[in-house]
Amino acid sequence: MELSSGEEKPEDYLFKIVLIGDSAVGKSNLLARFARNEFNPNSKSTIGVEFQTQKMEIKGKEVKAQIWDTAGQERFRAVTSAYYRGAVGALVVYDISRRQTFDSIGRWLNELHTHSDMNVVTILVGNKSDLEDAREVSSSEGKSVAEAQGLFFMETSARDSSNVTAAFQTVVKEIYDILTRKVMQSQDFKKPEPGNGKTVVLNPDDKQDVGEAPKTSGCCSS
Ligand SMILES: Nc1nc2c(ncn2[C@@H]2O[C@H](COP(=O)(O)OP(=O)(O)OP(=O)(O)O)[C@@H](O)[C@H]2O)c(=O)[nH]1
Repeated sequence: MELSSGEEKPEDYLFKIVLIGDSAVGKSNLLARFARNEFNPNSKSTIGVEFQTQKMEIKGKEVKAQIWDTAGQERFRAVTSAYYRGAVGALVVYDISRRQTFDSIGRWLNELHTHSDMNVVTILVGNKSDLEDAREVSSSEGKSVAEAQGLFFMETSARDSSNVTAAFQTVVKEIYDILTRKVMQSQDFKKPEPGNGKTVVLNPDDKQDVGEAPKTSGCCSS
């Protein structure tokens, strides 16, 4: 694939990112807060799969995050392999006020790594940080599990918006950095020819390596 100024937009990337974690940890509300700046205090369990596409600007380039959400509870979930297919990022969410949701993290990471690339960019998210009085998992516990597993870490609140955008941005920025590093490494610069100085030859497989998702948006059911 040859790219030169004005031909194609190499900055127009779409990254599939999955939300995982036990039921009622706040996955759907994190997505609603991030994509629509909404919060639903009475939200019901997700049935099947939902996804939203959100444009973001990373280092001056337009990047689209396609964020997938499914139920934490087995019986409401979508087909697991399809949910993870092509994912390049993941938010593994627990609820800081319910320790059992923190204890499930290992299981969610196993599932993620069984169904997607080991290199999927992952952030551990301790949600409901507004419930400080009911806290059952300390920040330092969250941080040390994340460090041990090589994950990013952040505590968020979908209710008061704290760190929600930052958590998604951390993942998208890291994916973008990996992608651009890979492209730079595999760049094969043509010998400068008169009038051809700006042309760069890219390996067409590079974008697929990091798992481009289909360029669609909307909602689907299981
Ligand atoms: N206090 C507080 N409540 C939250 C927060 N995020 C979500 N909730 C509440 O937690 C409950 C579950 O939220 P959901 O977003 O539906 O959780 P989920 O992880 O998508 O649940 P499943 O679809 O069953 O997997 C709802 O009552 C939300 O209002 C938060 O940051 N703080």
